[in-house]
Order: sequence, then structure tokens, then C-alpha cells
Amino acid sequence: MSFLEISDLTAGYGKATILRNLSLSVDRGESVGIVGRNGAGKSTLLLSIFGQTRVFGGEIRVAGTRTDTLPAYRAAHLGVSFSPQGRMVLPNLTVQENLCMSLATNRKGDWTLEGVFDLFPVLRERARAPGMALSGGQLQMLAIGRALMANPEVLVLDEPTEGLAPVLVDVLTEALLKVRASGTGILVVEQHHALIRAVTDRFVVMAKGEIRGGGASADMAAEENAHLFEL
Ligand SMILES: Nc1ncnc2c1ncn2[C@@H]1O[C@H](COP(=O)(O)OP(=O)(O)OP(=O)(O)O)[C@@H](O)[C@H]1O
Repeated sequence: MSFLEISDLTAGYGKATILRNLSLSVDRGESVGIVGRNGAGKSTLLLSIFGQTRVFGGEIRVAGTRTDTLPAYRAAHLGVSFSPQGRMVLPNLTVQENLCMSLATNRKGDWTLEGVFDLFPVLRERARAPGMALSGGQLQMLAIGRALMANPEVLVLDEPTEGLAPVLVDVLTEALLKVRASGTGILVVEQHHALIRAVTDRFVVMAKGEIRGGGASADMAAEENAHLFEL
């Protein structure tokens, strides 16, 4: 069994089924990208790992323990941490306080406050600024930094480049390359295929709540994969 194992998952919200019989696994230290059109169910899949959807069938296990039925912090304790779409930074806490929230997981590893500040030096400069004072790019760095502070085996990211200028997309790509090189795995939903190609080993394409296919990220633009991206 892989470190993160999504098996035959059917899930949604209320009475609505969004994901259908979906299976995906991510090993420790592996990097996987998820692409697909708006509404394909990508965020729903990530939220399911953290117990935030209604599961109708199948299951998700992290290090062998079911997480789809547990509160989100339990998944973080087990070694997957989340940088959500919209970033969810606490506006009245400082940058440093937001980062230190993840210490509650009590997971030891290389990602310390200093490690995160080295990855994103602007967060060191703004350590005492409240979350509400940050720019969009800084908020994204803080959300990623906070997730890293939990020292995950797999860092889960939902559209990290959403709303960011191209220069900041490059900064984030560089940072995620360093995260990957450190041995931390990455599961990332992202519209920028260039980022997926740069920082992941393989990709999957989602459509209508299912995985339509996938392959090696280096081959994403290859002719043989073109059909995966057709309507
Ligand atoms: N809280 C919710 N309650 C009910 N339906 C929801 C909820 N959140 C999302 N949905 C629906 O689930 C479907 C999949 O949405 P989801 O956000 O997972 O897609 P996505 O692939 O991440 O798209 P996007 O790129 O737009 O975020 C959509 O039809 C959406 O309207």
C-alpha cells in the first residue's frame, strides 16, 4: 500500500455525488500533479483526504489509517498537510503565528521556522506583520510555509498560483523544486501545466469526477497525451 492511498472513492456534498470510483496513490517523497477543467472535482478530491466531503463509497488511507472520516488535523498528524485554495491564512495572527500553528502536529523534521524563512525570505522580513497585511503572493507563500511546518511526507496544494503574476509563479516553482529536492512529496492541483511539468514526476487528468488518464509529467505535452486534454 502507498503512503497516500485513495481507493475507489465516491464522494460529494450533501446528496450530490462529485467523485466517482476514483483511485489514486502517492508514495512517500513522490510528486504528482492533478489537472482538469473547472468543476472536474479536483478540489473535492483534495478536500476528501482531509475529511471535508461526504464519502458514499471507497476510502482514503494515509500511512494505513483512514482519513476521509476524520477531522483535517488527523491527516496532518499522519503526514499529509494542506495548503488550500483561497489560502485560509488567519488574518489577525502574524506571519510567524500562522506558521507556528502547524507545530501542533508535533511532527519533527527539517521544516522549521528557519527552514521556511530560508525558502521564502520575504516571510522572515514580514514575520511580525498580520496575515491581513500580506499581498497575494505572500499569502500563498505563508500557506505553503504553514503546511510545510507540519513536516509532511506529502504536501497537498490546491491551485497555488491562482491569481499570481507570472514572476511569482516562477518564484513558487523554484520553491516547490526545493521542497521536492528535500524529499517531501507533493500532490498539487494546478492550471499551469508548466509548473506541473517542472515539479512533479507524473500527472493525472480529471474530468467529471473521474481520472481520465495520466503519465510522466515530462511527457505531458506529447502527442500521445493530447487526447487526455480534449473536451
Ligand atoms: N461545498 C459544496 N457544496 C456543493 N457542491 C460543491 C461544493 N463545492 C464544490 N461543489 C461542486 O462540486 C463540483 C466540483 O467542484 P471542485 O471545486 O471540486 O472542482 P475543481 O476541479 O476543483 O474546479 P475549480 O478549478 O473550479 O476549483 C462543482 O460542480 C462544484 O459546483
